Amino acid sequence: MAARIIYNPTAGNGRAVHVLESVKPFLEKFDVEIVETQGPGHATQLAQEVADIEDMTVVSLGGDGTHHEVINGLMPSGKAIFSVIPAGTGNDFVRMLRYPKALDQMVDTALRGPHQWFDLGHIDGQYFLTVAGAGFDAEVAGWVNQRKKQGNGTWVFIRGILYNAFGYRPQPMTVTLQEATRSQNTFMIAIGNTQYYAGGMKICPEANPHDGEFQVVWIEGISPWQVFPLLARVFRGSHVSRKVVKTFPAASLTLEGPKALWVHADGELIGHLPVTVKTVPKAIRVRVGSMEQDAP
Ligand SMILES: Nc1ncnc2c1ncn2[C@@H]1O[C@H](COP(=O)(O)OP(=O)(O)OP(=O)(O)O)[C@@H](O)[C@H]1O
Repeated sequence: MAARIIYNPTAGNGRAVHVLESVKPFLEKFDVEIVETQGPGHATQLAQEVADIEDMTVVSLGGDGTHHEVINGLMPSGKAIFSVIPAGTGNDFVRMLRYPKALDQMVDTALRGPHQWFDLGHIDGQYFLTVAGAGFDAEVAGWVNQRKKQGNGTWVFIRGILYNAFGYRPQPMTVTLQEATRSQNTFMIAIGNTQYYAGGMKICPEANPHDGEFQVVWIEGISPWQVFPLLARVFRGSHVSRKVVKTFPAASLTLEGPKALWVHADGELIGHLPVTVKTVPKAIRVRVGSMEQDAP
């Protein structure tokens, strides 16, 4: 069994460098090649090079942006098994994998844990692992990604939210689902293959990457003062019980709105509206900590 670790030294504002040093002693017993990304997009190319090798494990050592690039190198026909060593800012995909906390066991799981088929999303020619969407959260993603990230986890995203909440104006958006069309003034819309984004926000609490569907969470136009109480609920996933929040399952949908609005996927800005988003059921094999189907 062989593995390629695709390592983004800039992930987590440079934290990945320390993560790599910490895991190196545990890698010695494996047949592992470590390759370093040279810039944005390079992880896709490095993944493509080994995508067709049966039973090759391709480990993304970085954050969700690096994972996004790696899976886009493995898809659509890659045979390799995907896994991650989290070293980013948000690290939201790994929350779905039930990895052990101890570093040695985590590395072991990433390299030879059981594997399970995961659905992916497909949007505008790209695949995504976690959540895609448009509106306020895409604005925040752009703000966060443009600045040098300071600190890890949720805090940097909270700063982005605080900074953008008062300037952002809700926008008209239209969703088409199985030929039914609905429009409303929209704060944001999140299309979840998995539950979490922005460093632990449970935006799509019913999303399950094994059920062939997204959970769509559509938040109507709200005032800046309504943003913060709603945000407090997103950490627990209880925002979905509020009247301003609609949720529904969808395997495919089209999202339209002002063409200037950004769309994000896995927290990376990928283009503008309109977009068609589709699930790709059982698209990729991923190493997991255990074979349970439920989210942690
Ligand atoms: N060698 C490199 N130099 C500069 N940027 C790079 C390099 N390799 C990859 N990148 C870019 O780094 C960006 C950030 O990586 P990543 O998203 O993995 O980390 P993060 O933003 O800290 O974590 P998260 O997405 O979990 O919040 C990606 O958009 C990727 O294109």
